[in-house]
Amino acid sequence: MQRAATGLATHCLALAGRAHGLRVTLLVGAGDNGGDALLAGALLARRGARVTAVLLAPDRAHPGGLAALRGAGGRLADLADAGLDRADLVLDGIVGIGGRGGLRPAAAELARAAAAGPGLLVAVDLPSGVDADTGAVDGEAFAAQHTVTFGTRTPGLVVGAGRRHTGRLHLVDIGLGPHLAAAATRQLTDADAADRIEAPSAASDKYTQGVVGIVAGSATYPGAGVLCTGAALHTRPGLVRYAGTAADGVRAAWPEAIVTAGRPGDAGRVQSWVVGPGVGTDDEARSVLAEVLDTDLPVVVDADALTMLADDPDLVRARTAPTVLTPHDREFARIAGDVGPDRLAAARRAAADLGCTVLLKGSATVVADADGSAFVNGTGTPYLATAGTGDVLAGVLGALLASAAVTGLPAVEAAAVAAHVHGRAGELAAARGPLLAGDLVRLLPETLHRLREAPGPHGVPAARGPAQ
Ligand SMILES: NC(=O)C1=CN([C@@H]2O[C@H](COP(=O)(O)OP(=O)(O)OC[C@H]3O[C@@H](n4cnc5c(N)ncnc54)[C@H](O)[C@@H]3O)[C@@H](O)[C@H]2O)[C@@H](O)CC1
Ligand SMILES: [K+]
Repeated sequence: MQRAATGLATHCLALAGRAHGLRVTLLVGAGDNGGDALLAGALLARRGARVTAVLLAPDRAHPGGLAALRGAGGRLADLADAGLDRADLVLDGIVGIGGRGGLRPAAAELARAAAAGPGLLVAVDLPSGVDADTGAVDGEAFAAQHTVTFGTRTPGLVVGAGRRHTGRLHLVDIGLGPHLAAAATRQLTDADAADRIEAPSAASDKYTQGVVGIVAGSATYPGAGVLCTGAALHTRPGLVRYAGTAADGVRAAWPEAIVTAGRPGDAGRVQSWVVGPGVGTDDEARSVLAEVLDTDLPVVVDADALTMLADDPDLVRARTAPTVLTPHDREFARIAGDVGPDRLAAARRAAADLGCTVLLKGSATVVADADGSAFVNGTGTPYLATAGTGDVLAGVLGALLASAAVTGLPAVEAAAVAAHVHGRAGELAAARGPLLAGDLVRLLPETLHRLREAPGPHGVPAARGPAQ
């Protein structure tokens, strides 16, 4: 706890720029979250800050934290006298990962009063009122500008409504170590992603890296076919096949691809399929979707294919090979009902019901498998909300699934890696301003290179680290 409080106080000093004369108000609940706020407040008081604490439950406030604050010259006050109308900094220690349900009335009143004042709003570990596991907010929550969290990025900080209440996230290492790996919901690091993308070796040929087949775009709208095929080529350039009515456009854009204007069955041997972006929903498209889902190969079902699937979800339930659905919220609703506030639970529910992997797109994409294992994506930028970026994600994922057929990587991990890579490519493209989907395609090789150079758990680039 002392380590958490020291890290918290250090971040507060950095954010405020000074301690001397700083007016700090602590909002203190009855648990250890309040204890962290009190201990950090004591450290700030020792550096010359004027610290006032409001206790939600005076008899149950953390005794050690209380003694430390008193010893450092901090004072206690009730809400009316807490100085929220002139505080420079407010620390939200109302409730952390031990919170259950929406904020109780007295706690909600504190959060509201803090938001109405001028102070910088800093949440301790987790904005109070946000569900740590799901990011759901039932009623009110502390609207943090910064959150200083301990040990691990709790899913609630990066997904759903929780993401909007978290502000800028700062991580304090408190030496939890394996805690993260053991969590049911994981978030990949760059090194984790790089570990799961096998680079070609001297023994590789164009077939052994995984061959992906793309069914995307149409004669009138070839763009989706061009983007999806380009993304697959730039992720795993071993061999990419294309089958569909955008054949001319795809051939012109990517002479490296093997292209047929025929049906998937005419494309030649592949190890995974991507079906859906820009294919439309007419009878021909429906029959192509049925043909692809009838294979015993991994399939990414995206965009128009999701709309068609909503009419006959049994097409996926009947499959034994991995299937990954990549809906945004409206596509998800057509297949599995409203997403609702708990995005992870929604993705898990749909995955279990359909016996597949669900990659639910959003500002924080979540990926869930039928067995309940799940990932929250930690990369990306709002600039990714633009036409064609979904086609790129589908192409990256198809390519990774094809290589997974060779490496044995589970589909749920391939999907999590694809989301991570896609987000990093978006960040790279957006570094120079608004991005186009085609920028992502061009930047994929540089993105993959940077992931391989990222420090792994042993401090060396992941690609050169010891085998996991
Ligand atoms: N678990 C760990 O490894 C560590 C925990 N630490 C801190 O400990 C916190 C967790 O502490 P606790 O387990 O004591 O739990 P919390 O302090 O998060 O919450 C429990 C208290 O909040 C009240 N409460 C619960 N739901 C509420 C609601 N909806 N509205 C208002 N009040 C509510 C409960 O009555 C209880 O008194 C973490 O968030 C973090 O700040 C850190 O000190 C570092 C290490
Ligand atoms: K909190």
